[in-house]
Amino acid sequence: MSTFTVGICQQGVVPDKQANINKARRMIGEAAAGGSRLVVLPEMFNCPYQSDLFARYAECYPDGPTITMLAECAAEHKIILIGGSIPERDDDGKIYNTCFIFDEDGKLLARHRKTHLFDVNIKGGTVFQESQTLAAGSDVTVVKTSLGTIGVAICYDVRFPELARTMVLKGADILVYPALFGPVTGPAHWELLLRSRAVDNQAFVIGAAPALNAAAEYKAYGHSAIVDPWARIMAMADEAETVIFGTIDLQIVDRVREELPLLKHRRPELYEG
Ligand SMILES: NC(=O)CCC(=O)C(=O)O
Repeated sequence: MSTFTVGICQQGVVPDKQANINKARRMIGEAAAGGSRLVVLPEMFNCPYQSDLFARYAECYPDGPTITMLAECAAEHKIILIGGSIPERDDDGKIYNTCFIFDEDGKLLARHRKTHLFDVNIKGGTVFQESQTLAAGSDVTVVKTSLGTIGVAICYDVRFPELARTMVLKGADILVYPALFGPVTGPAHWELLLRSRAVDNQAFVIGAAPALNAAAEYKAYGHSAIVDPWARIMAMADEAETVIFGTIDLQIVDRVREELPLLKHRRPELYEG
């Protein structure tokens, strides 16, 4: 299908895990009721973004109330569901920041484990060390769906143009980033990064963020957005809880790539190393 509606659930996240799951279920329903065939949740939508909490909120596929809810919602609403991210515990005990992706029958299509961990110390601003408690994934995630080919990466992954380009060279026409920028880098870089990945790759870019919870230790910037392959912002939230919608028309990808064929003009022999 080349034209369809996407819905982003900009959900507020609270310390009560079950309340987060219930909220996600309601907002997915709202997105589906608004006509969305593709629905996207934010990064860490079942857990406050705090290193000391990830282990406590983690689930091990296929068990766990969050993963079960995602599969049920995808099947109930007949949608492709990009399930934001949650802390995922692997059999070896490592915890990943993982996005589970379900098809319209509630079958797992793929999972993306965040590949670049957010370890930063911005003076007077944001300090975070994901690697204290999380392990990094090592796969590029590109998934063929009934709606088109979608590349999925998580938040800080958006800062790596190489990853986006790799997803596009593997066939992605839509890049989806569940994310959680904060009040320092959000205003400075969030929109710029989403639009940059769109113009670099002539792809739709979807950034799904949580709503601001003023009581949270790490405060979300919000501003979920849908950007088209010409880097135009089609929809953008503010910081409040909401569902935003946009139309994805994959013919725009084809048209922009034909008119301005930069992917064909690449000189990879110059870029190695
Ligand atoms: N959760 C994250 O990866 C945060 C990334 C971020 O805020 C950034 O500026 O990059």
